Parts: sequence; structure tokens; C-alpha cells
Amino acid sequence: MNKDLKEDSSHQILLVTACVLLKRDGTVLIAKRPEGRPLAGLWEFPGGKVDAGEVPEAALLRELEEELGIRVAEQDIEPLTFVSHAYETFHLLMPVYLCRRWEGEAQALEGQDLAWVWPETLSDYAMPPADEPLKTRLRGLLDRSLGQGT
Ligand SMILES: Nc1nc2c([nH]c(=O)n2[C@@H]2O[C@H](COP(=O)(O)OP(=O)(O)OP(=O)(O)O)[C@@H](O)[C@H]2O)c(=O)[nH]1
Repeated sequence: MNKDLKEDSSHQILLVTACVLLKRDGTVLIAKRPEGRPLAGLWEFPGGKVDAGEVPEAALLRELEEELGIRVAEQDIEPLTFVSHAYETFHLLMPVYLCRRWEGEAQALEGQDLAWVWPETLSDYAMPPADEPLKTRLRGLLDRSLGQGT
């Protein structure tokens, strides 16, 4: 373990779930964090913190309903990748799921801007530092996942 990792180990791990909602046309949903919140103005994948006593999948389904008003069944989310990123004051551990089927139309229920974007254009959007590696990784992951025809 290098020195930086050791120092980071004193930080609290924050477990946050995120979702790549993928439409049939190949676009994915990103949401802009509203003013007044940390990292305001940055685009991110829908999701949020896992509450104490909650399992990540339940947290994700709850957040998707609260933030976007869509209902997702647990069997319709699948693990896609994860992010492990050291922020100044906490260490983010973020499982990222893929979802291709949901009920309802995504609405901005928390005052956030929403955008359906092509994965290859994610680099045009300012995202939190933790999401930077996802911008390039996602395209390959989605190609592979769709190639499986699941
Ligand atoms: N949902 C989500 N959170 C992300 C992403 N990238 C990233 O760094 N985060 C960080 O993960 C944390 C999620 O916190 P949040 O404030 O959205 O969680 P929440 O919806 O439960 O908010 P709350 O504290 O108001 O209940 C924030 O520190 C946010 O910056 C991402 O792509 N999606």
C-alpha cells in the first residue's frame, strides 16, 4: 500500500449508488446537481447515498423514484462498474449499475436539469472528479453489454 492510500485510509468511506439509465436509442441520463449543494452545477449519474441498514440496490431504486419518479424492479438493474475515489474529506465508493427497463418517464423532481446524452459525448459535460474515468470506460462497457444481447 503506498503512502497516499495509507493516509486516505483515515477517511470515512461513503457508499453511494449510481445508475446508468440506458434508452433504446443509446443515450444515457445525466442530471445536473442543483445550486446550493456540494459540487453544484456538475453533471452526474442519478443515485445517492446508501442509508444505514439499507442495501445498495434498495437505495438505488429508492433514489431513482425520489429524484426522477421512475419505478425500477430489482431484477432490471445489473452491476456495471464501480468507482473508488478519494475526495478531500471522504472516500467515495460508488457501485454503478446499468438499467435498461423502467416504468414512467424520468422527470426532474428535485430541480435538477436532466439530459439524455450519447456516452461518447460525456466528455463535453463537467462531472465530479470521481466520474472522470467513467467517461471513457462507459462506452466500452455499454458496447460489450449490448453485444451480449441481454
Ligand atoms: N449520485 C451520484 N453521486 C455522485 C456521483 N459522482 C460523485 O462524486 N458523487 C458523489 O456522491 C455523493 C452523493 O451524494 P448525494 O448528495 O447525491 O446523495 P443523496 O442524494 O443521498 O443526498 P442527500 O445527502 O441530500 O440525501 C456526493 O458527494 C456526490 O458528489 C455520481 O455520478 N452520481
